Amino acid sequence: MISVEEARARIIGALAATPAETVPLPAAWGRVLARPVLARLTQPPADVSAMDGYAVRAEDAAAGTWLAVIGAAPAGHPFAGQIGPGQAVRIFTGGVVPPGADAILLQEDAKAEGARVLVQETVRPNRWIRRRGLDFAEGEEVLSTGRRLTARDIGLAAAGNAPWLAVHRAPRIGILATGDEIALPGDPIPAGGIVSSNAHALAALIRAGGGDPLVLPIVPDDSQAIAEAARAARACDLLVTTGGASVGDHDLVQSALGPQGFSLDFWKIAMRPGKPLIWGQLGPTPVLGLPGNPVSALVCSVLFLIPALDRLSGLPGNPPRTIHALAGADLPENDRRFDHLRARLEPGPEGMPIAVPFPVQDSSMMKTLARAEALILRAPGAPALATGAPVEVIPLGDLGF
Ligand SMILES: Nc1nc2c(c(=O)[nH]1)N[C@H]1C(S)=C(S)[C@@H](COP(=O)(O)OP(=O)(O)OC[C@H]3O[C@@H](n4cnc5c(N)ncnc54)[C@H](O)[C@@H]3O)O[C@H]1N2
Ligand code: MOO
Repeated sequence: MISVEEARARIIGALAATPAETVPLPAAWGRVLARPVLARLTQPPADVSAMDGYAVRAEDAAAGTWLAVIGAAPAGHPFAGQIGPGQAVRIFTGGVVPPGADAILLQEDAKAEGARVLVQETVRPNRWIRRRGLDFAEGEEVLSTGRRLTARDIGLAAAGNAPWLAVHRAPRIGILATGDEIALPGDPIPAGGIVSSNAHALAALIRAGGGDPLVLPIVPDDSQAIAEAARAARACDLLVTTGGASVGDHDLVQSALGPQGFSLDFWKIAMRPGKPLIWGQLGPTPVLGLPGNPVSALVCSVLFLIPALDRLSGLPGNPPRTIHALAGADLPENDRRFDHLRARLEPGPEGMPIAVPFPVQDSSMMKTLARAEALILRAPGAPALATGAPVEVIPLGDLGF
């Protein structure tokens, strides 16, 4: 058995980012930039007003002074002339400040009368002017390679006049659920069987992680069938299997893929749940063999599949974020497997959450997994802890699935 850290390092080390493709802005959300975005213009393109009012010379605009209004400068329609002593130009938010003006008199601080305006509040120089290039300058790198694009980033790229972006292709992840006993939701269920929850949970998780899931038909515990299905998944960037990873007579993933050229990197991690995880390569396609127990499959996905997806998407593939919490129950000494206890989070003292583990941690229990808000981390050999002791937890809420 290898450690969780080593397993993750070996998985991440074997993966590379997908190639770049060029997509229109709306399609770029959530994708990782493959090339930097350089602003194609300066923003704002000129000194502009931040308010509706009058462009003035501050030295003329003391309270009680009348100024002559010689024109208007709405946004998109710059005033053609120049402001001289005692003059003002009507201006609106986003309008270009005419040459000669060095401040904006707020509309609320002025009284208009025909072609004149009375200054009612003394104006300070530079007030309410957004200088040219305040936001960014032409040629400036506004977004860097390796960034997962947010809605705000898309807005910034658009403001920089970039209609398309070069992003890494969404990783295509094949999902292959194996087992004689499993059926798709809604299909007839064999005697003693179970509905395949794994494939759908994994597809949702992959979607949330920026991947493109391809759910393959369920295959029975039959070497031939597993091998054929896996061959069909060779166009994927990663093939994820569930079930058949353990030591039973019907756990056939490794033996079925062997004749297809599967080379095993490692099998079995010192962790709970999820010990019998398989990692290897089927020709050009990396294969992550998740255990069949639904909780094991999902916990292994948090620890290994999400970082793998990140790596394929063009990110470093970091481990999941952890936060500090207080144990909400006494925890026994741990054995040599890194334990991940499903827990609820409750508000605790000074903003520190309390992580309350569910009393039963069986790896078949979907309901407690769905209700869990965190995984309490218990390192190999961790000593017993009393209620209230500090613990590290992985918050599940921010993983988006
Ligand atoms: N003698 C041993 N037995 C087991 C060991 C062991 O070390 N020695 N490991 C146990 C652990 S830990 C796990 S985890 C499981 C993993 O087993 P497999 O990956 O071989 O999974 P299966 O045996 O095919 O199935 C296990 C369990 O999960 C259900 N299952 C399978 N696929 C799905 C699916 N798509 N959706 C929902 N549920 C699924 C399946 O019906 C079984 O109940 O092995 C232990 N055994
Ligand atoms: O590790 Mo298995 O994943 O305990 O159920």
